[in-house]
Amino acid sequence: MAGQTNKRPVLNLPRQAAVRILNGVMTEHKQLSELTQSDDFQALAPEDRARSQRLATHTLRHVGRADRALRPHLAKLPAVEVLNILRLGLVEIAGLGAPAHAVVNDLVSICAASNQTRPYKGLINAVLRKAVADVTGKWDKSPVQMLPKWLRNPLREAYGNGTIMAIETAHMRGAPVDLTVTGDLATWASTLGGTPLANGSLRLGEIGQISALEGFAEGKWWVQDAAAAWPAAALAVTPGETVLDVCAAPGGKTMQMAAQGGVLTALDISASRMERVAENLARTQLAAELVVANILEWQDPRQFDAVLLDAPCSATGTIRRHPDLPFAKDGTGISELIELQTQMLNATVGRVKPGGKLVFCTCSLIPDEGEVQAENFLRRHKDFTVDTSLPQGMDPAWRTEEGGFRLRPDYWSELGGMDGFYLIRMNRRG
Ligand SMILES: C[S@@+](CC[C@H](N)C(=O)[O-])C[C@H]1O[C@@H](n2cnc3c(N)ncnc32)[C@H](O)[C@@H]1O
Repeated sequence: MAGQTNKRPVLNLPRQAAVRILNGVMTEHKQLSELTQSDDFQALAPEDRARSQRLATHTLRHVGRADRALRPHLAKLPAVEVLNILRLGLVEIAGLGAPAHAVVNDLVSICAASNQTRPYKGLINAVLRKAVADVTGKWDKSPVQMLPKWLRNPLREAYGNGTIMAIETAHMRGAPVDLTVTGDLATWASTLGGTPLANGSLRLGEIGQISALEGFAEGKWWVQDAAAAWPAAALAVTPGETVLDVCAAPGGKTMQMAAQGGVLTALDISASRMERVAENLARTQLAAELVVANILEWQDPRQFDAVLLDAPCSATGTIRRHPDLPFAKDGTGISELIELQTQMLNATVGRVKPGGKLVFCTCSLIPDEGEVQAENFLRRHKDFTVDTSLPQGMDPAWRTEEGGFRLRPDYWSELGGMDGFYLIRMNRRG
């Protein structure tokens, strides 16, 4: 109508998208990596996407704290979509120091924009203001967020209470960016301003856009957590050795072993993920034969000097980077993964030449996907023995009973931690 102004408020797009991500994780049990591929999310400007992802990630790391602060102000728990708006607001204001007035007003508008949450806009306003007043100055002293029972119970049994709390603290802190560099570590440390780590990785401090950093376009380094860089280092490939990388995509370990001079065959079941390996190899100007196949059915008769099996697993070692995982998953499917890992080990064993070497690893914290799997393998395959050498920078205290290494997120805490991983190197008798 002429003269009428549109009074609808302009919503903060990153905040609105962050609320949608939280809803997708908590109600549809989708992972952040999937939700951020949606058309809606991809339509945002790159800086809005980055901001939204940061907000959602930070909220997921602090849901426990937020819920503790909100509970006294809620007579009964509202629908999760409403709760997520409250959680995000509290984390942004109390945890990230955003101005309360602007955030509350905007979240009230976001609440009003959906039919489902519209009736609760008054509640958002009132509860957020009270909860923020309660936690101001006390947020960092609030207890750390606990893992959900499906994961906490088996981990507590494996590691004990104190360790679980240390792991949970590490999860809340998030993860720095680590690089694997192909040239001189000290030179890259001064060029990019990072800290060289004992295993040869480079840890970066504050970074903007990764792809804008010096050396990215030329493929001089790639992003890889320090813990994830140890399995290939443990395989200790020497120039000219033939190497089979089973479960290779997206190719972090393939690149490492190709850079060491190995003659690489990279195998993965997923054609689309294998495209990422090809892109990564092209950028880093490294070479590997790429095979898209199921290792359980691969008919190729070749044997290799060195074989690495980085088997699919619960990925519970990567929660620092993927705080959505404890909410998106519920523990179902882990026994199937354990069975698949056993089958993969059995399918891989014959690929190792007599006198050759094998590394098995998973990015899991659950011993059934690591220590137990390796122990059973060594019992089944008497022609394999544990390699007793210590990979560069590895702490001997991390050696496990059966001869592998248990890496945990609470290790190197003064440096910013590491992902959880299990790895073992074994040698086949000649
Ligand atoms: C943990 S990821 C591998 C990460 C990779 N090694 C790296 O360092 O970048 C596990 C991979 O196993 C692959 N995979 C799952 N089942 C497989 C199978 N039966 N045969 C071959 N690859 C499989 C998945 O497609 C996935 O890419």
